Amino acid sequence: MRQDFPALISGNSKSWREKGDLPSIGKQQKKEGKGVVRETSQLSRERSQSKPSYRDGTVIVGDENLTIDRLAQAARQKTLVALTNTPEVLENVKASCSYIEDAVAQNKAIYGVTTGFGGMGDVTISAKEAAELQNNLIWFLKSGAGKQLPFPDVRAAMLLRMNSHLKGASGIRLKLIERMQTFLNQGVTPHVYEYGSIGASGDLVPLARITGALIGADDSFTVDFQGQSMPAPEALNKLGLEPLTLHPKEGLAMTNGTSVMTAIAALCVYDAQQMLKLAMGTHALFVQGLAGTNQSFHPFIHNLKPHSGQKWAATTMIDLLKDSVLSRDELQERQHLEGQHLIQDRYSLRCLPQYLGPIVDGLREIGEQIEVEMNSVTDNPLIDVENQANYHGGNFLGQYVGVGMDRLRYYLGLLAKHLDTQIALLVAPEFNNGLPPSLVGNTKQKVNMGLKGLQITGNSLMPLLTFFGNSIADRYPTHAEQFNQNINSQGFASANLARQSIAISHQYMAVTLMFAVQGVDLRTYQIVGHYDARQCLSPATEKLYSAVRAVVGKPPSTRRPYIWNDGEQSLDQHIACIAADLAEGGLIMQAIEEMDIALV
Ligand SMILES: N[C@@H](Cc1cccc(F)c1)C(=O)O
Repeated sequence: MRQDFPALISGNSKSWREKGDLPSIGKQQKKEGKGVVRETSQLSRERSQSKPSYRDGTVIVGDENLTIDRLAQAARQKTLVALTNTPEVLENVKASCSYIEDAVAQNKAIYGVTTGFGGMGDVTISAKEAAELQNNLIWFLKSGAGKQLPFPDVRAAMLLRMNSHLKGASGIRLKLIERMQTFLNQGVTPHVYEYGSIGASGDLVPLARITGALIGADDSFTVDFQGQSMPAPEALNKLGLEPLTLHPKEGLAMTNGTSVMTAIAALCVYDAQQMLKLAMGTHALFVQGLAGTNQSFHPFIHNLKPHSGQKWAATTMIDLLKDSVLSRDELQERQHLEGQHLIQDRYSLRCLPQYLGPIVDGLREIGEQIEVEMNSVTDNPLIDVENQANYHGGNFLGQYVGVGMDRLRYYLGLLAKHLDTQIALLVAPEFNNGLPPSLVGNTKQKVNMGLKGLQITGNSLMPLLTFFGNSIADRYPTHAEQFNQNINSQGFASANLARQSIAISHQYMAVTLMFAVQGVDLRTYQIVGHYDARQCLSPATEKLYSAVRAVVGKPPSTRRPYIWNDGEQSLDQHIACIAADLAEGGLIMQAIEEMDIALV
């Protein structure tokens, strides 16, 4: 996989995803809420004098809370990353290292610094052995399995590890934190296995892989260097960096944490939020394809059951359907009963806000929890520099990630189940308010079967998504390393499953969008006598419709719907094009952004 990286300190962080549209400070404020609003006042003045500016899109680590959006930018779009230069932050990091140095010199008992690890925490380690203990850690944890994690996940993990260490409670040198920054900015990504973490003592095994690469422990630690695989020591040499040996506590500080699972989870939350918006846009196309009503989304109804997700879904649908010629505008109470359809729609349309509400609220809650995890210190023991103390605990247990990703996958399954019901209505003349069976385009040709195969493909994907909704955080307690880790979160596995679920969802959404586009074309013909749905769709959904048409390379036409005869296109190729566009945030996701569907 070849990835292009900006030259170091070039200030040019544009990428294929940003398309030159870096967030202005105004946009940043809107997205990141209260914490960043401070930017406008005194803080921004200070920053413009002494700190790298947000204006060039650089992600500054160590000052404010990192958001999921910013993490996704840095991980996927290779936005430059800079360390804060706030003196107190940097001094705390140094002070935590001094604390460890003094403790080792005084033979003070601190877990994992002057003792063995985990279940061997009763073994005393002398000052002379303290550094060896850390470097050895990287070796006994070098035990992952399977394929490699995607590079954006590893990049996000390094950024989160930096963020955790900059809280100054870990006893790790700035030099190592800066090395992660260099790796990120230079497009050097350690190879990390997809299996090997139980999410208990954090992601020990995956983080050991990152650590070994950062210090150039050995040629068996490998990296991707801007698209080229090579041993880590060779990469360091190319960067003009020396191999390092770890100081006391540093191996533990690097490996004992939730950063990898949280990174994967954060990117999944980002994608799931996008998926939710896309599902809303697709449902709005379905309502129009089925000639549904907007009356069921009336605020009167939802104010009487005012769950925030439900209310949001209802008002969003009203906005998305505004000025459509295809759906029935019945907000003013009147009903258009022309003997063609039921007086009220079937549940998948009528109860849409009630069904989606818990998913909307649930995804929001997961996002909030993942952002807390992203901005936490997740190693052990933790150093309280101010009071010159250290505490033994377990912030590395990734239960919020494990449970959160279980829920996220469950919600993706629920989203798919709902979309599938709309497809089922659309293809059946008994339920589709007058459209041809299986949405056949050219009905004059008898040997023309329409979207049957496409529906079967959709039906093969949807159950997978609901299956992926099964939980893993509740499986098998594990008894790792002499029962020290006798409870675990499975957060890493849960996040990895969520990533797979997102990938299947992209395929499934591709199928769904193809149905939606064909449905509105055929409805347009039924209402106005031609097939160019752009003239009849609500302005909001016209954007989504046109983007799909552009991605499959079939511009709208008055003469023919999207699919006319069976043999004129390869549906598998259309699925692949749309799914790829969704995965890389291409035209369709840009259309969704333009539709301005703001999540609650
Ligand atoms: N640090 C973990 C346990 C641990 C860390 C690093 C390696 C290892 F085998 C075990 C704890 O606090 O109990």
